[in-house]
Amino acid sequence: MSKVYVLDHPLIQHKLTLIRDESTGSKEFRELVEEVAMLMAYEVTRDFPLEEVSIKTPVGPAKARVISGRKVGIVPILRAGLGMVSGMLELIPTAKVGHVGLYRDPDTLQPVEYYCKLPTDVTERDLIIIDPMLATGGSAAAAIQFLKDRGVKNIKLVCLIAAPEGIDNVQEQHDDVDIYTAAVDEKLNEHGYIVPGLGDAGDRLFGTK
Ligand SMILES: O=P(O)(O)OC[C@H]1O[C@H](OP(=O)(O)OP(=O)(O)O)[C@H](O)[C@@H]1O
Ligand SMILES: O=c1cc[nH]c(=O)[nH]1
Ligand SMILES: [Mg+2]
Repeated sequence: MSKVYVLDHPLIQHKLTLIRDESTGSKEFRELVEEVAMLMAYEVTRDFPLEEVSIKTPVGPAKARVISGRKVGIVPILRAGLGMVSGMLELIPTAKVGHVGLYRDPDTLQPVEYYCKLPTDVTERDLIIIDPMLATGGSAAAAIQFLKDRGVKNIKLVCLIAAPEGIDNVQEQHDDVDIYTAAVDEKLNEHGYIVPGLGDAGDRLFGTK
């Protein structure tokens, strides 16, 4: 069974509260999502292996550690996942970025695919899928399947807020994918929105609506 990591660092929780607040406008919302994504990147990379190298400090030779040849891909689910890309890249600057376009049909709540562009060496990379909202889990599960169909093996899912229903759905379909989230909320409402959540992440990021 995959693991669910709830990242309860005070900075993440404080910023998430500001993100949730309905009085937070698009500019501040975007900045905060970027900042939280950067803080989450710190936690998501915690299991990256280190290797020892020889360097010279101004004082003399030293054995020191560096991250060991890890190739990473960051895959935002369009649109809202875009808001987390720059924060992730701040801490993992050598990562390549792939894009998967999915929107959730408002009536059926089923994910509809409309775009895909991945790095050519995607199968050699550990992928981090990012999307602020894990609601029914349909979009995330579809994106994971999409990447597995292309031969990707090692995938993590990072979101800001998860509903219990979404976690269960992803774990049922993909029990090899660990989930990192800043919060697990109470439930979904009748429109498939996370309660209390933050509203529509894409609309709040991009000022649509
Ligand atoms: O877990 P699910 O029930 O699939 O819902 C979550 C999805 O819904 C939102 O995207 P949306 O469809 O609103 O597209 P957008 O990012 O373009 O606004 C969100 O960013 C997720 O991708
Ligand atoms: O609460 C939700 C659910 C899906 N998508 C969002 O943007 N917000
Ligand atoms: Mg949306």
